[in-house]
Amino acid sequence: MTELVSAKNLGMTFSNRQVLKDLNFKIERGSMTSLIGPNGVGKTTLVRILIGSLQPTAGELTFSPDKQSLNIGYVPQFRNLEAEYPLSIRSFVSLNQLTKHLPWHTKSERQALDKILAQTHLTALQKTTVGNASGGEKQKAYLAQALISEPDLLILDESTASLDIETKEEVMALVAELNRLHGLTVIFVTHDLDLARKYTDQYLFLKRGQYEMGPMSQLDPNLELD
Ligand SMILES: Nc1ncnc2c1ncn2[C@@H]1O[C@H](COP(=O)(O)OP(=O)(O)OP(=O)(O)O)[C@@H](O)[C@H]1O
Repeated sequence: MTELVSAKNLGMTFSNRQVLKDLNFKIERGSMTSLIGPNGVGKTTLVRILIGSLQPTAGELTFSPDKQSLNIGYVPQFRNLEAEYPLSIRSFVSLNQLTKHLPWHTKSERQALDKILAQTHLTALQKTTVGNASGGEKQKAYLAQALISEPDLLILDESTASLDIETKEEVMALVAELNRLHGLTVIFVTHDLDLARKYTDQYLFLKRGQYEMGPMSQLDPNLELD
């Protein structure tokens, strides 16, 4: 496997509070990594550094082949859109498509949209308004919206947290399928160790001032996070 992201001595200090210290890790292309750790340890801070919305105060992140050509998709925490939200699932997913200067979609964009809707099992639901979709369908729509720009790396930030267990499993099974079929690289930020164990192959465990990374099989079976 080739390396996609590499952190060298990465650190983040806010005012005088050090949140991340001397992080060194590599994310390989095609891997599925759970980012775990107790509340307030710095998981979201690390995600913000990864997606480029925050500059680290120490060390560096390197991206392969380079930061400009690496496309990162981000699925935020589940947000329950209002029932009145007017867009259909199809239109909602296409909001992230590239050619924003045209008021209509090109043929290739329509084809890409059809493909993502099929991959996320939303084809039959594409005319449903997002506001009327179930929690799991909404979350799949967010996932499809992140996938439409063909990311090299997909970050799921507690994306399943407020869903019921069956829906969580459905979303994660879908992500795992995309990983298996298309080599999608995934970072799953979660407090749910059962899901992490079941669907991802390695973990990055942030502890206060320290961290641990390894294959999922080596994660302490008795670990409790909060
Ligand atoms: N912009 C900021 N300025 C100052 N402190 C910040 C800022 N962003 C985050 N912090 C602090 O950094 C620490 C880590 O926060 P972060 O949100 O990264 O933790 P987390 O592991 O994602 O927590 P949770 O699991 O509760 O979401 C917290 O103490 C938080 O208050």
